[in-house]
Amino acid sequence: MQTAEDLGDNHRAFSGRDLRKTYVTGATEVHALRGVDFDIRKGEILVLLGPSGSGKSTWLNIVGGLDRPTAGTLHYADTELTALNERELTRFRRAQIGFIFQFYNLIPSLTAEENVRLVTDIAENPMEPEEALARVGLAERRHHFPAQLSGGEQQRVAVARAIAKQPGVLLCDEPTGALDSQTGVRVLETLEAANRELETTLLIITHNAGIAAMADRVFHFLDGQIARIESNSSKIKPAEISW
Ligand SMILES: Nc1ncnc2c1ncn2[C@@H]1O[C@H](COP(=O)(O)OP(=O)(O)OP(=O)(O)O)[C@@H](O)[C@H]1O
Repeated sequence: MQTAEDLGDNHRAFSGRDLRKTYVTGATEVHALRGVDFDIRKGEILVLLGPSGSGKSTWLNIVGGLDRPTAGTLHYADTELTALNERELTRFRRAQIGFIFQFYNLIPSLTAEENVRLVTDIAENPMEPEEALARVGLAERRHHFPAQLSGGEQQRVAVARAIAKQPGVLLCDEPTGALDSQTGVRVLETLEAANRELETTLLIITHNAGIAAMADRVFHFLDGQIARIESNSSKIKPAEISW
């Protein structure tokens, strides 16, 4: 495998070495990550596949600075995330990471634009909420409340909210898990556009193996390890995914 040194900080998004996570609940220990090594390039599209409980969400939460590993080192570019204190880690997360979850997490009493503005008001280098909503094809619906939007449209607002602060990385945990194929494709198109136009690194957890074909590489998780890394010689467009 290519090492972080080979990649160089200019091209490196993340590199992890021997990352481990053990959850202790009473007398029970769960080894969610058992020594994981990886390098991720800036601007890469990565899909994470693996059975339930194999450690994908644990890994994503650590990479996104929401959680810390029990052992091992993690870098983002030339910053060692595992050496940061809480405040520094929060600052990294706010500046660099956009999150998209299965269930949109929009605030029901705020319009689409207000939901996006919540993030842009505290970001360092945001785009206008209107531009973010235009990028996901929802400029005309910006004054609508979540309840007035379909599931796919709500997820596109969530994508707009995540890209509006212009993060280096988008972390997506089952972004199409609640959507039908047509709406799911539309959401994936907005993610792919962010990757292409804004050079955002995309990390996508999914149970839909068809989505792997739009990735540069696929990490296959098994029992708390990355059992296999697959490289795609060519990527397909979201519209070509067989669902
Ligand atoms: N907060 C926690 N406390 C204790 N155990 C946990 C905690 N979070 C996750 N686990 C355990 O760690 C292991 C890995 O869980 P994780 O959620 O990372 O898997 P996953 O691959 O994302 O699964 P899924 O596809 O079902 O979301 C599982 O055995 C899970 O039960």
